[in-house]
Amino acid sequence: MDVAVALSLLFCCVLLLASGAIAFLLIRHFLASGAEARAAAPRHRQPPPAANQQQQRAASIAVKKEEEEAPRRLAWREVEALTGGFDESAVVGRGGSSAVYLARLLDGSPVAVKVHRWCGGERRLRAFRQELDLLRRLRHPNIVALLAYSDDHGAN
Ligand SMILES: Nc1ncnc2c1ncn2[C@@H]1O[C@H](COP(=O)(O)OP(=O)(O)OP(=O)(O)O)[C@@H](O)[C@H]1O
Repeated sequence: MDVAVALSLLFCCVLLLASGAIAFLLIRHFLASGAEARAAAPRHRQPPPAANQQQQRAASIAVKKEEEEAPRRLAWREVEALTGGFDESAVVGRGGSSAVYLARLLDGSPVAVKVHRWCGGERRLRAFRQELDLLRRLRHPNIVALLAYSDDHGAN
C-alpha cells in the first residue's frame, strides 16, 4: 500500500514537472515569435536612418544643380502666370528698378521672381544682362540659384 502511494505521488510529481516544462517551452516559443514578428514588421512611422536622409538630400541637391546648370528661358506670359499677373500682394521686396514676387513652382516649391522695371536705355539693359550672367555662373549655398529668366518682354 505504501509503495502504491509512493508510486502515485512520484507519478504526480513527474506529471507536474512535465506539464511545467511544456508550459515554459510554449511561453518561450510565443515570446520569441512575437519579438521576431515585431522586428520583421515594416517601420512606417520611423524616419529613415540618417545615412538615407543624407543620400536623399544629396540626390535632391544633384537634381537642383542640374536645373541650375541651364536656367530656362521663359516666355513673358510664363512670368505673368508665375506672378499671378504681377499681383501686388505677392511682392516681397523692391529694388531700385525692380519688384520681387513670391511665386510657387508646380511642385509647390517657393521661388523669387525679380521683375525689372523697363525704362529703356542701353545702360539698364547692360546691367540686367550682367546680373543675369553673374547669377548664371555663381554657385554658393548662400546665393540664390538662377532657375530661369526672361528677356523677351516686348517681343510678344
Ligand atoms: N530671393 C529672394 N528671396 C526673398 N526676397 C528677395 C529675394 N531677392 C530679392 N528679394 C527682396 O527684394 C529686394 C530687392 O531685390 P534686390 O536686392 O535683388 O534688388 P536690388 O539689387 O537692390 O535692386 P535693382 O536690381 O532693382 O537695382 C531685396 O531687398 C529683398 O527684400
